[in-house]
Amino acid sequence: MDILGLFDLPRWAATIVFFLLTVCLYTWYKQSYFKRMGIKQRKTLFFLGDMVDIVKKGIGYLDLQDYKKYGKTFGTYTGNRPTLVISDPEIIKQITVKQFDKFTNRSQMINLPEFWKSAVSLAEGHTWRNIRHTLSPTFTSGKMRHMGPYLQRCLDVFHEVLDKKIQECPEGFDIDSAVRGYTMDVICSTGFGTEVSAQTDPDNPFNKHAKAALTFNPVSPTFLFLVFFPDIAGAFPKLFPTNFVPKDSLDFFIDASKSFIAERKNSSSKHRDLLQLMVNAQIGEDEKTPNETRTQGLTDTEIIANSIVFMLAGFDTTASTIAWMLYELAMNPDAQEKLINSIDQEIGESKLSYDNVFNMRYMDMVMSETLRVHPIVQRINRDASEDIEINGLKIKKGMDCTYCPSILHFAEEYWDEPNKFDPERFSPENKDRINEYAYMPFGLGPRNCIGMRLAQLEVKMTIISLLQKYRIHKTDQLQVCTLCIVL
Ligand code: HEM
Repeated sequence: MDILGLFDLPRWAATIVFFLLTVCLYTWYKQSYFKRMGIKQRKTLFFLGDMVDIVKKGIGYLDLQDYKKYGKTFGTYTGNRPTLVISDPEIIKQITVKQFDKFTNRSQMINLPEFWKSAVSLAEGHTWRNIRHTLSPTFTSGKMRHMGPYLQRCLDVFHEVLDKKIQECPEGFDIDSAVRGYTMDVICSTGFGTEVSAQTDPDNPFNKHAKAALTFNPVSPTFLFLVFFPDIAGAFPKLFPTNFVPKDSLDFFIDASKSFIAERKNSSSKHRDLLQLMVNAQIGEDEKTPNETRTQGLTDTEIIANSIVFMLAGFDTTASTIAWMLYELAMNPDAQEKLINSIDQEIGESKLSYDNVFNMRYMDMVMSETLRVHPIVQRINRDASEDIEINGLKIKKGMDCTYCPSILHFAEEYWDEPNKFDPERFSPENKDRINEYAYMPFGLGPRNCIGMRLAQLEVKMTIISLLQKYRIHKTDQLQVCTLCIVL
């Protein structure tokens, strides 16, 4: 092929050159989006965006560094997909609370298969409102009061598991895997009234499949296509569906949920858990009216999708929080001693209950500070449903608006000595000084964490019960690894 009379290229080579030029132009155009909007943007690798830096440095570290460099608002790209990172509490308040009707949905980087759109964490618009409205009563303080005995049963087994480990390895052991088995038992027991023995069986399929489901593969071809060519993938969602849970793990959880539901329908005992609430709200798939008018009721698919989401969301988050709190108590013996003293004074040998656990002020301070320095979810996002301007910031329809606990929990503007673990920040005298839109371990506004109360009860009850019997020490083999959760 003759190119402008300058040189001759074989047709196949010309096609490749043309394709590469088009990809470069497309990338250049996509990755200059924020520049065109007059917003500072992170320096990223051409085509790859910030993907390499995220893998190398960790998303939390990267976001905090760029906040220091670029200020409260900057843009970044995952591949060619833009994300607007917002760290101004006033704008975050508008997005999460005041103008929530324009930011109801989470922005999805992947093309969700239909099944997942029935899960509360991933559902959109009216479907989300209906599901959230139906499920919320599970987590009222009244319902939580009934969870104590279920939790206590799991805790008794947890103590047995720990006693055995202490006997086998008196010089120290990795507590992380024991905690994960324990939190899986807790969510299956409190949510579904089912004992799955995840703590006592090291090869338990619930743990194995939950781990597989939560391990995201960033180099899967469909995901890469989605981030590099978001416009093409977005225009043909059925051609590029992303199953973020491997098929065998998804099948396992679908079968487990179906058997929980069938068992419950045949049971004559009275239950007040999440599963019962969903079963009571069940409607037939054919009764599913258009989303706009439905305000109650869950179809079979919705019950199954939500059962799976609760198992996954309720297990890793609480396990990580317990593990981080044990770490901080080992690293801060004064805080551990103070917590032990307040447990002795306020609870002593009494049975643990929702009321005595939630009334423990110092426990609450330690948990709040642990989640400040170790926010489990590092990025939280909302999708703009229309063009909008907030405090001078122009946001385009469809923009992924992200706010980051990993930035705001460490910003010197809002916290003195942010790297120091100091539960006193959350004391009744100091608490009023905290900017409520600069602290968000459970997210903010109507779409915050639905399981927050259960998580608080579980984590506090576990730590109190452990400190009633054990002391936590750091060993020479201590290994700390961080995980990254983005919602
Ligand atoms: C310490 C433990 C936990 C932490 C730190 C945590 C954190 C979060 C965060 C940051 C969000 C996003 C909120 C937002 O977008 O504003 C979230 C959402 C959610 N969490 Fe949790 N979570 C925890 C435990 C749990 C538990 C135990 C459950 C279930 C029993 C749960 C179920 C959910 C669900 C279903 C959503 C999505 C809510 C919606 O979209 O309406 N979480 N969580």
